Amino acid sequence: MLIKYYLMCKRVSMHSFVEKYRLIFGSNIDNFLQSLKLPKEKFFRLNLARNFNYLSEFEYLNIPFSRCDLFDNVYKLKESDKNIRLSDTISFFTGGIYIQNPSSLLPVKFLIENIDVDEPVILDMASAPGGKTTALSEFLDRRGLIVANEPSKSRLKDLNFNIEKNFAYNVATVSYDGRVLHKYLSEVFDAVLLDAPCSNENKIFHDNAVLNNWSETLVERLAKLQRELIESACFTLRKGGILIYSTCTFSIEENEQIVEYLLSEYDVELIDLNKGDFDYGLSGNSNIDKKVVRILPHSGRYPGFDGFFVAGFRKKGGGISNRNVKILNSGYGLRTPAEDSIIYEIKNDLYLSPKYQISGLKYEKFGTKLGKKIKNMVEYSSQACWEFGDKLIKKKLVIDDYEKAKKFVKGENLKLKDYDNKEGVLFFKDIPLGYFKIVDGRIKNKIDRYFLRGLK
Ligand SMILES: C[S@@+](CC[C@H](N)C(=O)[O-])C[C@H]1O[C@@H](n2cnc3c(N)ncnc32)[C@H](O)[C@@H]1O
Repeated sequence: MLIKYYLMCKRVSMHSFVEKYRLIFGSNIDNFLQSLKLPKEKFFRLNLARNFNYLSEFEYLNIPFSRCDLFDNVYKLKESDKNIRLSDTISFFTGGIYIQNPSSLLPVKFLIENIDVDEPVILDMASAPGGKTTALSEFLDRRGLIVANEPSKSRLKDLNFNIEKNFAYNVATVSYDGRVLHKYLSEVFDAVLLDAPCSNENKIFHDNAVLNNWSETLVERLAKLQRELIESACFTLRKGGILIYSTCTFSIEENEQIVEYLLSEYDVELIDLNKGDFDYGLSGNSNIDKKVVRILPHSGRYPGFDGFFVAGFRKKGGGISNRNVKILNSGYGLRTPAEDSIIYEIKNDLYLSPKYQISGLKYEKFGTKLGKKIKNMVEYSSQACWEFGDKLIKKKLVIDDYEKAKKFVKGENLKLKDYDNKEGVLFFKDIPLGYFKIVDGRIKNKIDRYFLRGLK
C-alpha cells in the first residue's frame, strides 16, 4: 500500500516536472531531461592556500585526471571509474582536495572578481557543508574575515569539520536563521554570498528524495524563503558592497524572479556576470537574462558542469561601511605562522583566527585549532601541519610507503626508521600527513581523533 502511494507520488512529481519544463524548453525537452540523467562526473578542487603537490598522489595511484575549463585548481577524473574513491585518498583526508562540481565554484569566482577591498569582511549566509566557504577562504589566501552562517545544527557540525580540515582560519561560524541576520548586522559586509536553499532540481534524477518532494507548492514555498533571505542579505551589505545569489535549481521562480524582486524593491544594480560566456537567463526579460549566469547541462557549453544559476548585485551608493568590526590583538606571545591572523588561547588550547571580529554575534567557532600548550612547549595540531607543513616545527620525516602513509592518516602508529628527534611532521613524499611524537621507538600518531570518526 505504502509502496503504491510512494510510486504514485513519484509519477505525479515527474509528470508535473516534465510538463513545466516542456513549456520552457519546447523541442529541447528530451535533451534537457537526458542531460539530467547522465552519470555525474567526478571533480575535485585542489586547496589553493597550500603549496604541496597533492596531484603526485593521483599520479602515484595511476589515476588519470585533467584540468577543468574555467578553474586552474579544479580537476576531473578522466574515466568516471566507479572504483576510484576520491574520499579514500590522503589528499582528501588531510584537506588537500575538496570533492566538488565546478558549477558550485562559480559564485566564489564571481565574488572574488567583483570585490573591491583586499581584506574583505564577507557573510556566507547559507554555508553548510562549506564547499564555497572553504573555497572562498582559499581564493582570498585566508585574508579578511568570512562569517559562515548555518542554522541547522547537524549541518553546522559538517561545516565546522570541513573548515577545520581545510584549516580555513579566517572563517568564523554562526548559527542563525538567515532571515533575521539583518537585525544584528546592518550595512556591515563588503560582500554577501547567498547560496540559497532550493528545490535542487539539478539532482532530480539522482536523488529520489528530490523527485518525491518536488511540487509547484515546494517551489513557491522556497521562492518565498529565498525572497526573505535575499532581503535580509541586502540589509547586511554595506553601500557599494556586492551580493552574489546562487542556486542549483532550474525554476525561474527561484532564480530570475528573485532577481527581479530585489531589483524592484531595493537600491541595487545587477552586475553583468555573464559577458556572453555562459548560458543566458530564462525569464524573457533581456535586462536580466543577459547578465545572470545559467549552466544548462543540455547546452553542452561546459560538459560535466551541474545545472546552476548565479546573479550578482551591487548596492548603490558609496562611502564607508557601518562596520562594527573590531581589530583584535593577539593575546599570546607566539609569532603567528600567517600574516593577518592572530593566536588566542582558551585553557591551554591555541587557535589561529582572523584578526577581525564583528561584535554582537554569538560565534560557534572562531578560527582553527593551532595546537596546545604543554608546559612551555607547543604541541601543534595535525591540521595546522596539513596547512603549514614543517614551517611550524622544522623537523621532518619523509616516508615513501603509501600504505603506511595511509595507515598513519587513519590513526595508526608506525614503526620507526632512523630518526634523531623526539617529534616532527611526517610526510608522504611532499604531502604532510600530520604531527607525531616518538614513544618507545614508534611513531606515535597525534592526529586528532575528531578527524578519525566515521573513517573505515
Ligand atoms: C545549497 S545549501 C548550501 C551549500 C553550501 N553553500 C556549500 O557550498 O557547501 C543551502 C543551505 O541553506 C541552509 N538553510 C536553510 N534554511 C536557511 C535559512 N533560513 N537561513 C540560512 N540558511 C538556511 C540549509 O541548511 C543548507 O545548508
